[in-house]
Amino acid sequence: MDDAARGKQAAARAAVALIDSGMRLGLGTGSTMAFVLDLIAERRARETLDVVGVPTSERTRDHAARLGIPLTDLDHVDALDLAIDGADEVATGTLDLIKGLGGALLREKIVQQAARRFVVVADEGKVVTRLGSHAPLPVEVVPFAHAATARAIAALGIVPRLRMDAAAPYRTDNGNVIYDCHGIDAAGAPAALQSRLLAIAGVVETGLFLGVTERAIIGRADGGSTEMLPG
Ligand SMILES: O=C(CO)[C@H](O)[C@H](O)COP(=O)(O)O
Repeated sequence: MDDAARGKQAAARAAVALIDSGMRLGLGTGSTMAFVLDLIAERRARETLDVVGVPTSERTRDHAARLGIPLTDLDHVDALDLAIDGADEVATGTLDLIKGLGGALLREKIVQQAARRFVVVADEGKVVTRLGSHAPLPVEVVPFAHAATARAIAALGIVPRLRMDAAAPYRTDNGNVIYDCHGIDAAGAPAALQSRLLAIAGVVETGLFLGVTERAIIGRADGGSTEMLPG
């Protein structure tokens, strides 16, 4: 296991300790969340941990189902007690996020919005002082006329690149495409960029998660973790 993976596992361990029996959980997507799922299953094998999860992707649904974690969806529960998810960038101070390099940003945001508490798990390499420093911003776009939508995105002064899967455009679980947008660190305040992107008709959602993180658990390669609170 490399340093980043050890950090992810450490963050996952601390997050899973926040789970109480009876909780309805949002289950994010990605390699850090894979550790969370494994550790939930480990706890369920050792103790009574009566939880039900809403997965944010088909990938997470498959993994959780293989582990025997009970699952439901937001048509069957009205609110979630706690959602746990990874991130591609975590901004110090605000704990604003870029998410979606794993392609699940739309369902992740729907699940986050249904949750009373939203906790982020990440390794140290994800912490930045300015969003967009390392990662592009994924923007989910409807397939119809997506090149025209990309031109409207580019007019905001950022550089959208269509995400590919071999020779074809990558498709999300919702059948949409993703434009990974570069240069957002120079495009002004994230909240203003979010509003301008969402005002474009073909844009479904962006990977900006602003002002929603209760805490970020940052795992270190030495197996420990640090909790960051907003402010
Ligand atoms: O937003 C995501 C998926 O859409 C993931 O949470 C994000 O990409 C982090 O993934 P990982 O834990 O593999 O670094």
